[in-house]
Amino acid sequence: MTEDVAIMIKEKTKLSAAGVNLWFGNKHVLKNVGVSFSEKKVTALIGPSGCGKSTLLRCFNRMHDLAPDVRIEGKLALEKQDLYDRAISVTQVRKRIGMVFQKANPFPKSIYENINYGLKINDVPAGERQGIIENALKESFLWDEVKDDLKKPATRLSGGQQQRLCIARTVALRPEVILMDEPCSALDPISTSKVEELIEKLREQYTIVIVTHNMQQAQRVADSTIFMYLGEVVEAGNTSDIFNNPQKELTANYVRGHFG
Ligand SMILES: Nc1ncnc2c1ncn2[C@@H]1O[C@H](COP(=O)(O)OP(=O)(O)OP(=O)(O)O)[C@@H](O)[C@H]1O
Repeated sequence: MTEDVAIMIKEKTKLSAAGVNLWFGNKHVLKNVGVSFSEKKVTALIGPSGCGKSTLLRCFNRMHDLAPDVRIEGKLALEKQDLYDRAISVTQVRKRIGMVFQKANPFPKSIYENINYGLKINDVPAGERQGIIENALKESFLWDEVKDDLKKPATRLSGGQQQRLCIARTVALRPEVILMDEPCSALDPISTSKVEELIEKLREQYTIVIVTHNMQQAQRVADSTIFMYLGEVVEAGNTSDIFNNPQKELTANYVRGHFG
């Protein structure tokens, strides 16, 4: 593709936050956060521990709804859909916006049931489930390792396989967005590279937001990067600019490892 054509194709915003403030009790954790995530791109959220990355990520699939002491202001949207509109249920939000956590959290059930469960509660007809489960395992690069053993308890898989199963469970529901909260932090380097390879493949179909402390990982997997500090967005841009040519001194100090 020539450069001119590339410039003409404008990226579409899939997910966004505007003027978002969040308090846990009196503690002001997100401060006027405005971010947007482009469709079918990978965006990394980086910043020192406690700056609010996970809190922001969790806002997008309504993970704070049941917490007693949380107040959220501002707008979070999936395209034009306000994610906090009364007309949309948490289940509907989570079907469209899936989430993968730091520690793989398979249900204490078989590999098959781990994926089947989400399909059941989302009313996917029984006759379609087997094919969807097989596809999800293939899409998550796990099929070859588990195809003869689908009845095995998921908890007997290795940590890396469990994480890929959790990704399979998420993609089985065909979400539009996948949120990943430090998905590799508990994994060894080989499992990490498998998950990164998988992200590389998933980006063709999904909008992905990944929280990571691993600066090399952000540079390997993310098209764009957002740097947060003390609950605020300091700088957002394409990943190579954030790492090689940051506009703010704070960003430069963080990506060069001077703090964090
Ligand atoms: N449920 C909660 N109740 C009270 N405070 C909370 C709660 N969850 C998070 N916090 C606080 O909110 C701030 C942001 O936390 P958050 O987990 O979002 O940061 P983070 O950038 O993801 O950190 P890390 O990289 O260490 O995971 C922290 O000060 C944390 O202590």
